[in-house]
Amino acid sequence: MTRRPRVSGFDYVVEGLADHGWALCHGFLDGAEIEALAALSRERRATFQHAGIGRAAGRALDTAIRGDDVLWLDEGDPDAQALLERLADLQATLNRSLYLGLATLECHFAAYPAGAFYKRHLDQHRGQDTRAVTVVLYLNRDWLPEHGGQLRLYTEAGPVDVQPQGGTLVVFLSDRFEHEVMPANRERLSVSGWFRRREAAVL
Ligand SMILES: O=C(O)CCC(=O)C(=O)O
Ligand SMILES: [Fe+2]
Repeated sequence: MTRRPRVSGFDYVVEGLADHGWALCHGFLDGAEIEALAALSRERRATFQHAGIGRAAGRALDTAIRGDDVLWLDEGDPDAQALLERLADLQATLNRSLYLGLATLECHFAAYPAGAFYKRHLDQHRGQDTRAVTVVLYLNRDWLPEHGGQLRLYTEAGPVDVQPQGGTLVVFLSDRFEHEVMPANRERLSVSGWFRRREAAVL
């Protein structure tokens, strides 16, 4: 039996991705770091834009599919360095352990007002983009099941509900799992990110 090389802190993520394509990491950042990110998200909340699903879709249609507001993060953002460094560690680990060839990261804050949801979807439009791995980090402290807002991941073994509890990171292969965000009865804060492979060369 061959053993995978030991990886720092992300063993479960590597194993989960290798074995079934998705994984959870509790305590991806420590409590103080999560609080600081939640505070940053709230501080910038007024500059979030309603998330669109495509250029042709009007706002009413958008809201019937997804109701979150987003703010893209700049990789040089000095206030998000703890997050970005930890994600860079994860990227390096996945490349080293699973040869995923992840080249870039794009990520945004998301805020789902009470009642908002995101209908079942796939993050990668098959064959059309290079999103390889989705990551979502939750920022609400003290999230309870009765608040709703679960991420429902449609796995081969059936749906799995992830509680959007502050500090939890969910990681999954972008082209493999449809998923949806269930409505919550309180504001739900997160950071969503996508690791991309390099664009395929145009032949
Ligand atoms: O916030 C989540 O749990 C998932 C968000 C999502 O599916 C997305 O932004 O594509
Ligand atoms: Fe998604």
